Amino acid sequence: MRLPERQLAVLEAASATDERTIDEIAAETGLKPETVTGAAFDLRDEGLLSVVETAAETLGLTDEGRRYVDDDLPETRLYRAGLALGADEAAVSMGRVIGEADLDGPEVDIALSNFARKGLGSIDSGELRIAADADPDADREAAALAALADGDDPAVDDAVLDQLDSRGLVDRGESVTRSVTLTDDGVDALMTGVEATETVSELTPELLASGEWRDVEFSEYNVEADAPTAQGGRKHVLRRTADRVKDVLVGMGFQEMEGPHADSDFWINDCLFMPQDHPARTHWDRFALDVPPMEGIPDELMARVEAAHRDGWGIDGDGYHSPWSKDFAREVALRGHTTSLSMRYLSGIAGAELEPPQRYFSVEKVYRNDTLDPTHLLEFFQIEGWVMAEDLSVRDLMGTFEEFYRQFGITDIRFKPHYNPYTEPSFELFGEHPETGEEIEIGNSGVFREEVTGPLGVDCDVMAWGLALERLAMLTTGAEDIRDLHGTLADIEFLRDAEVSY
Ligand SMILES: N[C@@H](Cc1ccccc1)C(=O)O
Repeated sequence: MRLPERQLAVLEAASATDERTIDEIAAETGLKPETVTGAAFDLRDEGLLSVVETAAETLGLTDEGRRYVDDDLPETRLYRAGLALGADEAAVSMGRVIGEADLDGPEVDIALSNFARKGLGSIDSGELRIAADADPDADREAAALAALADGDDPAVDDAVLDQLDSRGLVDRGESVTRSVTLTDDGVDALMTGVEATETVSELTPELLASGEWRDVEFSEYNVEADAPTAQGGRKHVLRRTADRVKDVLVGMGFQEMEGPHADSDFWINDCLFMPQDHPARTHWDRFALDVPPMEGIPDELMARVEAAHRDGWGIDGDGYHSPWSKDFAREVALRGHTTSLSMRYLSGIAGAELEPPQRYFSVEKVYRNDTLDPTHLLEFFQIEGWVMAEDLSVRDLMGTFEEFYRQFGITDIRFKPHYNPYTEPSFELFGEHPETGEEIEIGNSGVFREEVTGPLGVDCDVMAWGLALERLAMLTTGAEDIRDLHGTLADIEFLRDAEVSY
């Protein structure tokens, strides 16, 4: 009988009487465990070996769990700090105990909830007392963590392990151990003598060039063999969603716009008929930059925009009759929306084609002084776009969005009438979150007013929008918190596995 070299090595290392694990055979033969597994399965298929698999639970510490082995659990630190400040005698203010325990950020909440759960003491009206009979040295969670850190069996019941698991301090997994024994046929084969054939596992340029590939024996692929998971680098899910959005819009006939992140108020707001005393233009909402004013805004355009603000546009127009200054228009800030790019392109200064029909888009970052929460970040990506054509209607706007979102599997978007100083009519867009069922706002849109298009020199209709890329990604990935998508809270497993709809 002839067998490939590695199969022969495994066969010779196996025993008819004792079960040998893959790792033992790997150590004996000097082959990699995954190679041994592959060979063992091949030998099993040939009836020469039998393979038994036993599954076992594995338990390891997470980074956080390991930290608490070195530094004590946060609740224990809270307890010890309380003790040091005499909270076993009289209540001590929480602020002092937390300071003494040197807890900060999320550790404070972790300490408080577990302190109460474990009966280490009580908290009342901002004051902490520790329980006379509490003994953190007998803490079973801490003991289990320490045992795991030493590679020992934690020897605790499931309830404690469940608790550690729900606190994210241990990782539970499953491992499969495979052991092999020789079958009678395997023993017979060895007794009769097995010859090794040389097999080739990889087709090389040399084999091809020399023609040797015709004569060699190739080893077979074994897709069942266990192998370590290889985690390659990959593009971030948000970047991949942005790329997908660009593909979709290019497919719909749009061209891409580009322009400065730090721009003058003129392009960010004045062109959009946003009065200079609008609340969104105060320092509360805007990230102003301490840099020289922007040069190069065409004088005539500046004059037309100022006229629209002061007196309105067209025969029936009326302006704001509120203060307007060129100096403010030239001030530079981080753009709060990419509609600044639409203004630059529609004005002609960016060199865009302006003979209708035209379609332009960008997928770029914007900056807002918002409060961080599950649906808001201080910087996020906007999917900006506009279509210039004669006689556009609301149906065109809605149809464009339906078509766009359909490419992402979203077929139930909803529209709500809205107000923007620069569009009339205006619509907000909503989509339903796949996990929570909540309606979340995904965009804002409308048809630019004459006060916007007139001064820019555009005399046909322009419909436009700003959609939130992160919100789209929340709908397609099911992420419930925008901060789960990127930043420190984003889960590495999620980032490895999240798929972008195509
Ligand atoms: N600039 C708007 C989006 C928008 C763009 C163009 C027209 C209408 C709305 C926003 O940031 O919310």
